[in-house]
Amino acid sequence: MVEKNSEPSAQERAGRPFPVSWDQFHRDCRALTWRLNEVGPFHAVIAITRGGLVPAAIVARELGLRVIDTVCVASYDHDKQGDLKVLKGISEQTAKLGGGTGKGLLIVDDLVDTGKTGKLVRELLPDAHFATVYAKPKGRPLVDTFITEVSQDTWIFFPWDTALSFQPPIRDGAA
Ligand SMILES: O=P(O)(O)OC[C@H]1O[C@H](OP(=O)(O)OP(=O)(O)O)[C@H](O)[C@@H]1O
Ligand code: HPA
Ligand SMILES: [Mg+2]
Repeated sequence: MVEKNSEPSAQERAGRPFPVSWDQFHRDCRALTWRLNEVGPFHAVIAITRGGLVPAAIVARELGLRVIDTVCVASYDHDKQGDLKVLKGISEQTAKLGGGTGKGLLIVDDLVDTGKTGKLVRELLPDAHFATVYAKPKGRPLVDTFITEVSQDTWIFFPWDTALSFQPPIRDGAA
């Protein structure tokens, strides 16, 4: 018999769902860019994959930046966080733009939760500006600019991870 792993996932521990639509996400990214526009100029945008790719595209479009690089990090397997692995760092060319420490570079991710991913990337590029769309309290001190804070027990459902589905009427016992 296959035993079920009884440890709750990060999502189960979080409990409180916070679904975000494409429209809402786009508006939040634009709001983030208004703030970043006061901080820049930046030489390049660095997306923390994969969640940072969508906000990085929107922010880069709004700021008129065309140099976009990635730091590829793997940590959560769906909703369980394992060891962090940097699968790919930034290119030599982008590193040069940031003078080796990331000065003038803009790192973008969708959110900070425990802050583990943000901490790792900050160690790679200590002088870069780190922006996320959403922040939970544990990760918040690592972020320079963000738009919306949600409680630590909230799980954010991003539009690329979800689909529209039928909901039973509240009268019939919907949550
Ligand atoms: O602050 P932390 O606790 O480290 O969590 C935040 C990170 O977790 C998610 O990425 P994930 O590792 O799930 O990969 P993905 O972006 O490829 O979905 C999210 O996109 C952040 O990068
Ligand atoms: O709240 C979250 N939502 C989606 N992915 C995540 N990865 C860490 N925390 C979250
Ligand atoms: Mg991510």
